[in-house]
Amino acid sequence: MGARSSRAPGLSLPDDAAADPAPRLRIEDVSVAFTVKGRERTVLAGVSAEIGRGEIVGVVGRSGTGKSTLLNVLGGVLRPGSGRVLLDGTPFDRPVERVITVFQDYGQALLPWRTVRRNVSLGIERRLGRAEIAERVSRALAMTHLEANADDLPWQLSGGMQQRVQIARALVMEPDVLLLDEPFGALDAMTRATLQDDLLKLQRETGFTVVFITHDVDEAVYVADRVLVLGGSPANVVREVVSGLPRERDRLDTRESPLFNAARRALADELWGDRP
Ligand SMILES: Nc1ncnc2c1ncn2[C@@H]1O[C@H](COP(=O)(O)OP(=O)(O)OP(=O)(O)O)[C@@H](O)[C@H]1O
Repeated sequence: MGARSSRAPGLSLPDDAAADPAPRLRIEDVSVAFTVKGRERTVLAGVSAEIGRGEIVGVVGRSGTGKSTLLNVLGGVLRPGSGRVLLDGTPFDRPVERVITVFQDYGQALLPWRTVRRNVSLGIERRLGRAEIAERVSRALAMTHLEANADDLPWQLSGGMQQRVQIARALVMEPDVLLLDEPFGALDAMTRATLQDDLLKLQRETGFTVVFITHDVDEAVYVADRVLVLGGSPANVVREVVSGLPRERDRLDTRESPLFNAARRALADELWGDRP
């Protein structure tokens, strides 16, 4: 990949990520070009990366670099012009149940005429029996603290709760990989902080692999084990930063940690260092 890597000295990935070295997702030499008004523009050129089982990987980069494009390739909704993506060694180029994407526009993604419970059950209604649907929905609602709102309609909920419904809707599929495109970008700071901690807790409980896009460097370092920086035009992974923070993180202590600050600084330098 040719990316520079930053890792705090003497530290390694968390135990659970280090225990199984086989990558869950492998991105191999992925290139994507779009043609607009007859002109072709290459957005991603030869992107390669590996994402381990249970790893939480953040993706940052300036606006328009190609972060969502990369996530769409990972989600199987966009076929790359060349290269491929593999899940546990098997290439895929269409959406698969084990890899679920949560988008930022939660308000529009939820069906306004369906209750929270019936929004959450949407993805499994046609393929599972009643008892299993009910069980999985209850579990997903419990994990996202939405039990009390199961019979509400989406518009009766706050933005943070609506985003939790979206996450519950993904959890009900019991995915191996969760892809999140700026999941908390539109939320206020406190709700955002709560959902970041919820996501970390959910990952510990379920063990799924997470890839998320964010514009917020602090969020990238706080939530991720490793952050990939997309840069250049066409874009590639220009740097990866491993914070070395323990997986169980306390919000206040983490913010004062030298590991947090070193990783944050490395990302800020990469993103804005050459700006006048
Ligand atoms: N379907 C498409 N057709 C044509 N061009 C596209 C398409 N999707 C994305 N692009 C272009 O590809 C480039 C990368 O877009 P992308 O949305 O992946 O960037 P991003 O890094 O996610 O941006 P942002 O941070 O602003 O959300 C942009 O120039 C965008 O206009």
